[in-house]
Amino acid sequence: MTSSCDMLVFGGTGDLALHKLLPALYHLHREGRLHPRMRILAVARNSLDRDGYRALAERRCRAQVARADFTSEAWRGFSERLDYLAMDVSQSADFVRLARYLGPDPGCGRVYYLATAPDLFEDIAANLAIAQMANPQSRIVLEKPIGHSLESARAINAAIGKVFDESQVFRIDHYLGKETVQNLMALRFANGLFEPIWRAGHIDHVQISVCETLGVENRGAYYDRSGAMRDMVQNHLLQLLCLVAMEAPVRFDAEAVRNEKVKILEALKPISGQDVRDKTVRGQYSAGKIGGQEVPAYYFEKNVDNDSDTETFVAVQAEIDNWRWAGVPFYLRTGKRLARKYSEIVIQFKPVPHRLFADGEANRLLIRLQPEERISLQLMAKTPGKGMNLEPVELDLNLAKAFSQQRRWDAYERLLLDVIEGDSTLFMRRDEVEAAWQWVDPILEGWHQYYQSPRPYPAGSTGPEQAHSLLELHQRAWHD
Ligand SMILES: NC(=O)C1=CN([C@@H]2O[C@H](COP(=O)(O)OP(=O)(O)OC[C@H]3O[C@@H](n4cnc5c(N)ncnc54)[C@H](OP(=O)(O)O)[C@@H]3O)[C@@H](O)[C@H]2O)C=CC1
Ligand SMILES: O=C1O[C@H](COP(=O)(O)O)[C@@H](O)[C@H](O)[C@H]1O
Repeated sequence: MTSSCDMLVFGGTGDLALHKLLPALYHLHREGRLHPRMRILAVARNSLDRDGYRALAERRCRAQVARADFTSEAWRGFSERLDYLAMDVSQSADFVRLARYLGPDPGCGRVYYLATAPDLFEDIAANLAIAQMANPQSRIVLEKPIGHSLESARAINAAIGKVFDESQVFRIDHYLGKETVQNLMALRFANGLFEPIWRAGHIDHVQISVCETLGVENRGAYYDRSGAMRDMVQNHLLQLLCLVAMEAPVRFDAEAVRNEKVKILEALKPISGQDVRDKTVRGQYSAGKIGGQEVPAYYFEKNVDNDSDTETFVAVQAEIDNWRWAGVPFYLRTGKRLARKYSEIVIQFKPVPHRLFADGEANRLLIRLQPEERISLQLMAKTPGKGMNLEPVELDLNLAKAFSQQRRWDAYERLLLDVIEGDSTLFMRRDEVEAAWQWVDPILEGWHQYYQSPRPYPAGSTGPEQAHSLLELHQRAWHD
């Protein structure tokens, strides 16, 4: 069980809070992992009262949690922890009212979870300071994206840094809470097998794909200002790249792990000017079919400009300028309204140096993050019978089956528990976030400079043609 601390969720009526945070906290409560005295106070402008909020939270959690895991008894206990206060976080007077409502800090520290748009982060931090609600025991959780650009990320980090020490700041990237993502570290650093060949010389290229079938749902207003580069590449995809590429940390602790990730982000070769045209592809979905259902074009989605040129798809050829990875392309790809939902990392090894057999494919390691949690190594094997005919076969590790007795945790469960316990290993440090923006900004500028409007791709496809050409140019292909 965790130590006692209260949690304030700013933006408590939003999609993130109701869809992800409360269901995760409910699971932790049900499994007895929350301290009995822990209270959860949700905050937003909507004029709900406590019972109204509890009813809203129940409706949303019921829809989110598996039926077998949702019991009236567990919900009753959990909902007693829930409270709600209507306030405007941009108003300092409202924080004075909040402080009065909460009473004196019991001394065990509060967790401030900022589940609002990032343009409110600076106000919230400043207002917490004005109301004397920040002390050395407090923790503050910031949702991605931190800012809109390097400049705005620096401003947010500086404003947060005025009130909280870096050790109190938890910048969340929920991909780091996914079991298979952590398994990537186990695969690399708890097995000696791969280390000698995990480098240029043995690896031809790496692919990182995060494909979604969902569109922008009810988040059009946010997404249209953000786009796939800021929403996914700047954070989730670059974090995955770091875990594939980083050196072994000297210890499995927050500073050592994050030091290694920063080195990779700083070694990313800048993509600017003409390279933006040659090494990046942006796309936007047009009308199409997903699972047999007609879906509209992006620019017809709710709260999206009907002449929007926001990208819903990005493919990038990244390179890491260091000894281990010189000359190895890392192809990153993400998009909404694609044919299938899956996230995976493909490590494509080089072919054997001298070919003995007529057939033969180079080895490939596939790390499937979702929907299945699977690691599989493709090897060549002889088919039974006469002759020496070869076929690829998979050496398959299905992680869900290997640990079938245990319920698979949602990423937010793990990360919320880490925040409560004060462990920031799986959170992004300030310099990491800024280094990621440093690489992303020139690409965004390049798109703007050359007015590279997004290439249309039909919903339900594998993305724009140009994303395929990016690899075909070098006799490679996406693993689809
Ligand atoms: N939704 C998701 O799955 C994910 C979201 N995120 C990030 O989390 C953040 C929140 O996203 P999401 O929940 O989707 O956004 P929503 O728009 O659904 O929620 C925003 C929340 O902030 C509240 N809010 C807005 N302005 C104020 C204000 N001035 N004072 C008090 N409360 C305010 C809103 O309530 P009200 O209007 O009533 O005040 C609402 O509760 C964003 O930065 C997003 O990028 C990150 C990963 C996943
Ligand atoms: O952060 C975000 O992630 C989701 C995808 O997360 P997943 O866990 O379902 O893979 C994405 O849909 C959303 O746009 C983005 O903000």
